[in-house]
Amino acid sequence: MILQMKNMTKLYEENKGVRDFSLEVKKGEFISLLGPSGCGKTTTLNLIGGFIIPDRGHLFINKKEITSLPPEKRPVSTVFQNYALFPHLSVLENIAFGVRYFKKFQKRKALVHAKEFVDLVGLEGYEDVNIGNLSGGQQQRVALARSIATGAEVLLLDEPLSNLDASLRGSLRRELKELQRRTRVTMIFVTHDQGEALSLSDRVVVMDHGRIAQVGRPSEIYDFPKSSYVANFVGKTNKLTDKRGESFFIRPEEIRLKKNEQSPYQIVEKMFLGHQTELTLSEMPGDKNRVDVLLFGKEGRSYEVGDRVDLLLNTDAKLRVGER
Ligand SMILES: Nc1ncnc2c1ncn2[C@@H]1O[C@H](COP(=O)(O)OP(=O)(O)OP(=O)(O)O)[C@@H](O)[C@H]1O
Repeated sequence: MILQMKNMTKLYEENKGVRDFSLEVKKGEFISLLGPSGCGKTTTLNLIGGFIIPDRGHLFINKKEITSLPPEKRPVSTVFQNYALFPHLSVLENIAFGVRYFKKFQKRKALVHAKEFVDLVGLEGYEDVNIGNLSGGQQQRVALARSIATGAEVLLLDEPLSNLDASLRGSLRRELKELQRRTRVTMIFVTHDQGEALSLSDRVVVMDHGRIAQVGRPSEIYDFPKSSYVANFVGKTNKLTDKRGESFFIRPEEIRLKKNEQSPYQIVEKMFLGHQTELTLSEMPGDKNRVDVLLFGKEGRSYEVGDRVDLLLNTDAKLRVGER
């Protein structure tokens, strides 16, 4: 275990902040902190980075207590959303700066060391280019290289992909995962994007109003959410009622449809996305309770807004909320 947080608490006015955050992280793990705006993700990251000192609680890295150590004395490095690079320095100089600062290397040694990390993030040939002349994705790679080159044992990433457009986000997500696999650096990644959290993480920490709502492997969180909050935040969930009047949750992809003009359910929205089609159903005209259905491939093409449909539910596809 590399990182241990025990009941870490930092409260602002109106009891906002983070409360009793306890988590143990193994060396080389990729952990995502996931939750809506204001749930306490950045505060948690800042507690680990040392930018905030907790009201109470303890933080250990490699069994050594570092709760009150300043950021520069911690074996931790942060990759900020805005990258925080020096615009007037080159790629190599930016990376070498971190190395000199944290490893106390002489300039020449730092530049040689930095070169390895330019290569690691695939920026060979860009060593002398000024940061201002790089694309957002390339700047992100420099910021990652700079953090990894410091030799930090834990990397903190605060929504590092959020300033990039959708297609670049996808490719950098894959690169980040690959980089983590190669370097085995422990990463704590803040995001409000569930796709990002599920696809990248060894474990996901879902947060709600400053508290941990659930910690688990991505598939555990998705298939066995501890609460309706988690079920709704991670993936879409429908709440339906069975013949006995008992309500249950079901994921949109677990519902199939069959056309039936007598059915009370009507398709009110259709979103064709090529490989999949998202349909929204309403039970009665004007009903606010909507049912989301996700159909794959050609299946979605045969339905149009206005069609009346029966829902075909597989009973064992009901989501088991709070059963583990
Ligand atoms: N310096 C501060 N002073 C007062 N309140 C703060 C401060 N920093 C954070 N908070 C409050 O603490 C709560 C948690 O904030 P935090 O920034 O950690 O959330 P977050 O999950 O990272 O949100 P976002 O995704 O919007 O960045 C919020 O209600 C926020 O308003």
